[in-house]
Amino acid sequence: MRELRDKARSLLDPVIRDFYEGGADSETALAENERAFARLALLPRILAGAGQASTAVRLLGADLDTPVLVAPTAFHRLAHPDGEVATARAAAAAGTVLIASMAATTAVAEVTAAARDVRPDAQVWFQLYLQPEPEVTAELVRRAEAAGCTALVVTADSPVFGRHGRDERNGFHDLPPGYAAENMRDLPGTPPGGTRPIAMSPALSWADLRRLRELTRLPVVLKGVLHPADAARAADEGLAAVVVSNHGGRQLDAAPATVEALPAVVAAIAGRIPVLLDGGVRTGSDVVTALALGATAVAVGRPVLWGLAAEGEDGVARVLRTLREQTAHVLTLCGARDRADLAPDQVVARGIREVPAC
Ligand SMILES: Cc1cc2nc3c(=O)[nH]c(=O)nc-3n(C[C@H](O)[C@H](O)[C@H](O)COP(=O)(O)O)c2cc1C
Ligand SMILES: CC(C)CC(=O)C(=O)O
Repeated sequence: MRELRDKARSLLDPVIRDFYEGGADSETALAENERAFARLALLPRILAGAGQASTAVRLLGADLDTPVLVAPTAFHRLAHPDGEVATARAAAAAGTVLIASMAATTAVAEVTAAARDVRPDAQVWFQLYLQPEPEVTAELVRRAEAAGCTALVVTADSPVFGRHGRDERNGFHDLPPGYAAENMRDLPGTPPGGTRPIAMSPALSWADLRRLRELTRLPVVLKGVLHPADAARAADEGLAAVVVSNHGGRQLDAAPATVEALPAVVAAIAGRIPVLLDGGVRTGSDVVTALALGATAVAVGRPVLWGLAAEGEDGVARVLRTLREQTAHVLTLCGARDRADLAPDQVVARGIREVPAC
């Protein structure tokens, strides 16, 4: 992973590299996502007789080969000319879900076609920001459905754009000439062939989410959940899953590390719907830590961009393969056959522990 990251860093235009790597404000949340995993250790169970580990997971009715999904990230063609098509092919081959970003540089129909070309049952979910104009959101949903996406992922942690100091310093505010957010083309209100900018709105509420659900039969996943009360509400409202996420540290810089927010969300959901997590997942140990704390699966953002920038489709495939292999290895070392054999008491803070009463 480090090798791919370093290769990506050396190949990418520094302005694009900063866009991918950067976080909001002081980049505290960005750094804490990784640091929080580093502060945790796994207590293995021994002599468990668990046998060969399995990374397979069933999620929203689909069987996946790995619990590591591809988080939605914008503008893949800035990383590699094959862009989202390469990512989609690699995710499908890895037997995982690609959450395709609304801010993709490839239209969602082309992304799903690329995934299905590799694997007819490939799972592509469509991430969207609810747009202030209902007819724009409705058209995006219609396109995602027509493209064969199997879930919608609403990102709810962005009532406004995050403040990204690196982009401000670099003057990176728009896509370079020759690139466009293709899902935003020919929407209501755009001139023929034109695109419209993605809007963020602080006026959005649970009522808007309910209206979205009336538009579609697709399961709706809520991304950007950190407060347990919001997690409980998501389950009450009938959402299909939540993603514990602070947007990779790109929105609220004072947000907690996601792995630290996870246990309270898991408790609030109480097994009603799957809980996913993204932010700072870099190794199989991170994956197993999140699973032990109650996540059904995790997603990775920047690692996929590193793989894509370094080696295109092969690089993304390598990132996903490495994480799956490491996850299986760590499960085995923890005495677990799969996620169901893990328990939260196997995750401990580093440092000397009090002697527990046995
Ligand atoms: C360059 C970049 C672009 C992103 N674009 C989106 C996006 O379009 N939609 C979205 O919901 N999240 C977006 N995210 C957030 C990711 O989905 C995810 O929450 C985050 O990257 C996870 O953290 P990680 O990068 O540490 O794995 C983006 C993140 C990055 C780094
Ligand atoms: C185009 C942006 C809205 C994509 C995004 O969510 C991000 O860069 O974090």
